[in-house]
Amino acid sequence: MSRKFIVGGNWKCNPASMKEANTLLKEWKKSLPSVDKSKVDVVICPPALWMTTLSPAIEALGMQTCAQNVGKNDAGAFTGEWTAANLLDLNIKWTLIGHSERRTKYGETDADVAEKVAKCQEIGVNVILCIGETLEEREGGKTDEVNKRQLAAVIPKVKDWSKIVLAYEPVWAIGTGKVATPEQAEETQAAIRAYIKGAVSSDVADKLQIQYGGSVSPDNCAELITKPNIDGFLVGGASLKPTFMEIVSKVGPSKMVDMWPKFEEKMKKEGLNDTAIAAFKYTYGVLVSGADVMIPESKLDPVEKLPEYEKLREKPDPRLLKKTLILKLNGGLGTGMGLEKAKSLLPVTQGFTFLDLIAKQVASMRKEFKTDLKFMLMNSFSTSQDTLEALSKYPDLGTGSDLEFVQNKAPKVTASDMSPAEWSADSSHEWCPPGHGDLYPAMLGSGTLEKLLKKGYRYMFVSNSDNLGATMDLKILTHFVQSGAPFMMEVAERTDADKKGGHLAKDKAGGLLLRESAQCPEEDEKEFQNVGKYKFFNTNNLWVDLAALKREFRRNDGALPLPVMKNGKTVDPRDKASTKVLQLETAMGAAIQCFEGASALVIPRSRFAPVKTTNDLLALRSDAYKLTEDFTIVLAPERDGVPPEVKLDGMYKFTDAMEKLIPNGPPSLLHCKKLVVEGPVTFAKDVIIKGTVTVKNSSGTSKELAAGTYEDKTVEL
Ligand SMILES: O=C(CO)COP(=O)(O)O
Repeated sequence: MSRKFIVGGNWKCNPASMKEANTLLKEWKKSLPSVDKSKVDVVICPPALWMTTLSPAIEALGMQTCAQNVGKNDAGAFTGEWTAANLLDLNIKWTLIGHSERRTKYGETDADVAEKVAKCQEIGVNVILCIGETLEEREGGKTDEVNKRQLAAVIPKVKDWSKIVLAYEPVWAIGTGKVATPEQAEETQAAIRAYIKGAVSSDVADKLQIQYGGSVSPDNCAELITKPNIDGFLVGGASLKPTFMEIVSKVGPSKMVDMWPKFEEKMKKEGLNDTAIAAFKYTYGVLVSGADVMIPESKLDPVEKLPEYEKLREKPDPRLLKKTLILKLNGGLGTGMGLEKAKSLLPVTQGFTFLDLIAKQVASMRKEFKTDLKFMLMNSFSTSQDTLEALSKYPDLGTGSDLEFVQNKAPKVTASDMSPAEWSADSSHEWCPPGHGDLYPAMLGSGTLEKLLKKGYRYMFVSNSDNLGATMDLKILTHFVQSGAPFMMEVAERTDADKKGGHLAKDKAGGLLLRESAQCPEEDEKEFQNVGKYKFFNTNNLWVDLAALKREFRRNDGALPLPVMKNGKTVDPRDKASTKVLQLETAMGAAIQCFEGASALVIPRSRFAPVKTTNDLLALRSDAYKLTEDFTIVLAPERDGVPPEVKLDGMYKFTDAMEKLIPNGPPSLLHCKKLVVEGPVTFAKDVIIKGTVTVKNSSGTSKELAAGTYEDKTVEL
């Protein structure tokens, strides 16, 4: 249900003069000439004496005037009061009722509040009803009880719920600068909505706008507004500043209201399930809220120490294997390496493709552990068919929905207006993969999670299909299970070569999280790349407790709140003149921040041998790596855990071009630190590279690097 946002500015007994109030309104006009009323309602509550004088200027901004209070009486001998009818008579259509300052400083009771609401209902004045608990009540665990009590007094008086807005304002957050966290506000407001659902009706609960109030500012509002049960704000101190308009504009362009129904319809028409829709709704909501996706240095602490693989002391427990699933992510196409099919169909070494090696690894693990280890793949629409065909020669691996589930697809978003992208020339271009963070909703939505849990599977080891170092390791599995962690990430130590990639860190509460380069503000880039400070990176080898995953889904209304990355592209990737779109993605490793008590383990580099480019592929095919008996690819012992760095000329980006570079097989890289190739070159048989070597040919026609040993030099051909 999409509700229109509503922002209130409660000036209280401020500013000191009407002149200042007028100046403030003029400042606002400079930054936002007019609020778009179709997207957001903005109500301003000046001191009562000024309401009528200021009203025209307020309305000229596309806002409405709201009283801060109203009497419970009709006209008569009530010195100092005014009636709901007086408000309407002056064309003031709104009033606050029950603000905590009225309750605590002027002794207003729940019964007074209820009577005032009744009067407004009778006359037809819109009410922003304020509720909320004190610090003492929160600390005593009474938050929900207090809110329910305050609401219960009013509910019988309400006949027309379309004239009621709630403002949840925790008293301890008002004017203190101590804002409720988005999670705290969301949890309480979800409980308020649930209560209304039970006490009134689902329909009323669905439509009721609930504002959050208490130290809202331009800095914290974007994150708060991403929460599904926060429909706007009641702002005090920050509404007395010119920057109040930043709050209005961060909330204002309610694309959720305008556009979401179109996305929902499109996804339903495409046959996507509710979980996929909920996941995309979350990511789209983050996009249009303008929430700050940056993680500045000030919000982080480095992770100093972590358990290390070599020091694990738990006694490996083979019984756990029966409850464990090995899952390989296999949704990627090899387009980046010039392949039009699943990347895992690329021959890696000795004629084996990734998939061959994976199948053989599983067979060898089953033999080693004498158990029928459960294995599955997450495919995408583009890889499913090819993969299943290629794996049909390994029938023991499983078939159909026992072997795979398929990743969802997400609509591309038109960059200019946030609408669903359209491309009638080829509608398949209107969709994109939602990133491997889709693992979780795809597992849930396909029914796989439930099926696995029912069959008694509890633990999952996930890795990318292009990482041939990621095999089932009983020592790690036992450590993970005995630690009781709901989620564990295998991390490796960052070297200089990894400094541009993301890193593990801790938030100020001590929870683990990942920071990717796109999430690092420019001024913190130096610290981001400081591998001595941020020592670990995510290998995407993850361990997940499936029962905890199910719990997390339930706690978050069916969509894990993962950080959202947006990639700017064109709708037809090959046509750079086609419509500009945004593709929204989440990453599976980022889920570490969703699980309380998640942990990480430092693993040796041997468990991390991904092939992302032809540079990696050339290194992997060389003698710097060995294919073990159990079909794992490991670095040769001479390498001391450090892979060689290969940097080929851009002309070797695709595998077929790379084959032409090494017609006689790869050079020996056993003792190579770094190999750079510039220009068209072929390697003769028996070339040995040691240390750092650059091979250059600027002639334009291919030249051969003759057999021999090359050590720490630049060779000009
Ligand atoms: O009381 C409030 C709005 O009604 C909140 O005040 P602050 O935003 O100053 O905390």
